[in-house]
Parts: sequence; C-alpha cells; structure tokens
Amino acid sequence: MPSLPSNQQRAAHHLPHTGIAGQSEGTFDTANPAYIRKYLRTYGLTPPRAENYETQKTRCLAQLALKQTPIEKYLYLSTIRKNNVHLFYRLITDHIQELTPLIYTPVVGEACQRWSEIYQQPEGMYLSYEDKGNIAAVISNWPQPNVEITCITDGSRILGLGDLGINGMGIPIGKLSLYTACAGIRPEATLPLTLDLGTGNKTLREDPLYLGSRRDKISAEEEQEFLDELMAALTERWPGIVIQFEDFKNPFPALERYRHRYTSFNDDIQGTGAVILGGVMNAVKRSGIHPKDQRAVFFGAGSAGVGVAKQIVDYFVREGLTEDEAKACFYLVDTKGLVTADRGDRLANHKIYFARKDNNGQQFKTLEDVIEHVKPTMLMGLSTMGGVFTPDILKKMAEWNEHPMIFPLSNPSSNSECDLETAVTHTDGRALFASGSPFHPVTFTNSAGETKIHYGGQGNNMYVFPGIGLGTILSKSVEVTNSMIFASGEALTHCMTSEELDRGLLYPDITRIRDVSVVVARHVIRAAQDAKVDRETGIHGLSDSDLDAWIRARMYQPHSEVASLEREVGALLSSIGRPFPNGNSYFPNGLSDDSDKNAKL
Ligand SMILES: O=C([O-])CC(=O)C(=O)O
Ligand SMILES: [Mg+2]
Repeated sequence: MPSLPSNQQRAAHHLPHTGIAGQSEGTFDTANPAYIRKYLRTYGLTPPRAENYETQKTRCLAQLALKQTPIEKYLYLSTIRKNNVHLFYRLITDHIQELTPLIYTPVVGEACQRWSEIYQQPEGMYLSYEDKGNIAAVISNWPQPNVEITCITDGSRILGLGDLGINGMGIPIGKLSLYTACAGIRPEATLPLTLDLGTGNKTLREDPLYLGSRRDKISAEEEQEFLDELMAALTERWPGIVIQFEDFKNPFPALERYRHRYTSFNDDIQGTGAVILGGVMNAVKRSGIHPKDQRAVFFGAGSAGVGVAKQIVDYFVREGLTEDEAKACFYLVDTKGLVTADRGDRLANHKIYFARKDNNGQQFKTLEDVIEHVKPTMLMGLSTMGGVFTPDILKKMAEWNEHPMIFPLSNPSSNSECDLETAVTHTDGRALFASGSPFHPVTFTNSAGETKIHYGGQGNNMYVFPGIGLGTILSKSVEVTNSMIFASGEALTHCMTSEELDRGLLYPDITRIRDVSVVVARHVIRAAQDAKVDRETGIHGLSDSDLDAWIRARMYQPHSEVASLEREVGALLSSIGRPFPNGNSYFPNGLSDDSDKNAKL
C-alpha cells in the first residue's frame, strides 16, 4: 500500500507545506541569491531576479495600498506570511504601528466574524471534539518538529464579539504572529490551535459556509476531559511547550487546573491584568494620588475585569496596603449593577472576592448610579459595550479629579467604552487614557487655550504576552507563576523613556516593542529564577545588560534570514571541501551523493 510521504520527505522536496508562518521557511524568498536557490532546488521556481529587501518592501506596500478594505489587506498580509514568511516579518517589524492593526486587533475581529466566508488557505491546526481519544495522533500531523509555544482558543468568546466557534482561528494566528514580530520567537516554533468543541452561535451553525461542526457547545465536563487529553498530548510531543489559553468564555477552570501542572497561562486574565497593571502603575504615579486614596470602578466583571483588578490589588499591597484595604478600592459593575454580597442573585465564583459588603443594603443598578455613589479616580471598561463612557460621565470624572484615569479596554475599537477624542474633549485634555484597541492621536485645545497632541496608550496585552512567552521559553520554566506575570507588567514601568513620559504616554511607543519585549522577558526570567521554576541555570549570575544581550542573541531576526541561510550553505559546502557554487551549476545539493561528484560547482 502506498504510504504518505513523511515530513522529512516533504521537506526534502521543498513542497510548500500546509500550515502557519514559517512552514515555507524562506524557501521561495525572492531575496535568495541564485546559488541558494540552486542549493534549495528552488532555482527556476521564482522569478530570476534576486532582489534586496527594500525592493520587496516597496512592492508589498504598493500592493497593500491597492487593497480597498481592511479585510482585503488582512488577506493580502496572510498570503505573504504563508508564501514568504521572513518578508512578512520584516514588513511587520519595520511597520509595527501601521500593520499591527491589520493583522491583530481591530481588523482580526472582523476577519474572525467572517472567517468561514473569507477562508482561503490552511494556517494553524484545528482539533475537533470527534478527535477525542486520538488527539496525539492528530497533533502528530503538524509538520514542524520543534514547537515551543501554542495559543489555543475554543472560539467561545472572541475579543468582545462573542461566540464565533472555529471562526476564532484568526486570534491564535494573530497572537502568535505577534510573538514572532514583537519577541522574536521563531515562526516555525509557533502553533495556532483552534478547538472545534461546538458553538452556541445558532447563526453560525445554520450558515452553510461555516467551517466548523454543527454541534451545540459541549458541556464543561466534556471540555475538561478533552483539554486534559490535549494538554498531555501537546507536552508529550513537545516537552516544555508554553501553552497560552485565549478567548475562552469561561477561562477560570482551565487556568486553575493546569497552571501548576503545565507551563501555561491565560492571556485574557493574566496578560490583560499585567498590561493594565503596568499602565495603572504609570498613571497612579502621574496622578499623584496614593493607592490608599484610589477608587476604581470596573465596568465589566468578566475574566479580564477580575484579572485586572486582582493584579492591581497585588500592586497596592506592595505599596503598603493590607489586602482588605486594597480590595476595598475596587467597585465591580456588571449588567445588574454594583456587585454586592446582598444583591440577591447568585454571583459567579470569580466575582465573590470583590463583592461589596459596605453598601448598607442599598443597590446601585446602573453605571451612572455607581459612579455618582463612588466618585471614582479610575474608570476601567471591560464591558464590550461601545460608548458607555458617555460625555456626561467623563465630565464628572474631570470634575472630581485633576487627572482622571480613563481606561476603555474592550476590543475591537467598535466595542471601546469611549474613544480617545471623546475622552480628551470631555475632560479638558486632562485624562490619563489607555484603550484596548488603537486610536489615532488627537489634537486638542483646552480651556486655557493650550493646544496639544494627545496620544492614547494602547493597554493591550500585546505589550506583555510576547515577552512572557519569550522569557518562559528561554528560562525553560516548568510553570508560569503569578510572580512572573506580575513582573511582566511591572517591567513596563521600567521601559519608559523620558521623551515618552514627556509626551504623557502610559505605555512605551509601540515602535520600540522588540526592545520592550526584551525587558519584559528579562523581568519574567528573573521572577522565574526567584520562584525556582526555571531550568536554564546557566544564566543565573548574568547582569541585566548581559542577560539582555543573551536574550537578544536568541531572538529571530527576520532581516538576517538570507544571511544566515548563506552562512549555513557556505558551512555545509566548505565542510565537504567544496567552494560556493557558481552560476553554471544547477543542482548542487547532492552533498553526500557521489553521483554528482563530477558536477561543476
Ligand atoms: O486580542 C486582543 O486585542 C486583546 C485580547 O486578548 C482580547 O480582547 O481578548
Ligand atoms: Mg483575548
């Protein structure tokens, strides 16, 4: 019986694999010089001219500009990632500010909503509930041998867009692209994984184009059994793999169950918590108000809201408050109003910690009521309800505070509780602002006649998760501890340049994200060492600058890929005593094959 080709055989034939970024490993890069093409046996399969990167980039940006809609741009960039992975990452790292919104939030949100409609090519891996019992076998189909990190979603809560089933695949692909672009994790070491565990979204189930199963969402018990098998299968094939959970509707059980057993974390609870922590630390310093006098209203008490609030509690405790004092600074608001212990409904487990007991039997049903009652210093939006931070609310915040902290964190932009312009305008330009999705800078003249450009911080977990992943991989940690997560957020306060502080930024300039990720990774590694969960012991004594250099040396540099291929081929050829091939030779890659020993190289 004919057997399927092995992965090595496929690689040997240089067939473009199905899969994510990195699968083609630059094989068809038009920057490869002729002799590399001959070595790879791709000579003749790409147009003759070997170009430099600047030329490639000019062509790509011109083609991108021709695309009319964000989705067309998204698809165009996905195709480049698939066909010429190093070029894709060169473009993204050089144009991080302009291109990230196209491959990540907000455009990835629309891509997920329309995934089954716009689907063109395989990327990432899909596992179905039907695969239970055979998950390891399915995983063995992934063609890359050395995966170091995976991002997993079941699509049940994609951004603030709800249950999108397997259409959520855009999220693991987008997140892992940022692991590579922002923290230099090699593209072929990343595995985007989407679980088809059914969907509660009836419209999708009835859509003939929908590419997932038609079953209703499986039960929590069934999901746990499935995840147990998955976690074991992933770590069996790739021991030490970092597993990031993303956009699960109820992410708490998996986080609690696996956090000490596997090298895993949840980006929505922990990553978002850490990144907001970093912004809040900077904002609290700027506001001049001591933590004990802070009053934070959180609109939205889901996984992200509670994750964020808990991280800030830790910070306040480090600033000298008792846990009870710190907890008392927080007022969580959900669809039923202020979360209180005596509200009369059964509170979800994760809300109980923050339920207020000092409300004297009084209930506050709307955000406006709560705000009037609390007079907060800090307003956090994790509600996915676009525009709920109304001009009225913002004006009040500006009345009560010299520098009100306004953090509309819901994604994508359409779900943002307010935009930058509204926040700046209605606080007379005094707001300390950070949002989950990006906004363009706003020029505003305040009541004193001063005109200033206001830059909104993007309090998006992309500032930390790439560095958390990098630090965890490099330190070979067996666990992602809370202290490592905390360290990632705190690291952001050590990254600000004086110029960024002068511009009123709460987060570093996004164009410096690769430098930021190095600092985040360093703090994560140090925290792993303190917690004794690391296994890379050779780096224990390094100074900060030596550790940074060590980290940098291990980061994927998309710009130097052709050069490293040249080095690799050169070393191979010289190891067998052959010079570089010249222009007259064609297929000089039979390096151990005597049959071509007369070939003119
Ligand atoms: O993906 C993003 O932009 C941030 C995030 O994790 C979410 O909103 O779920
Ligand atoms: Mg998320």
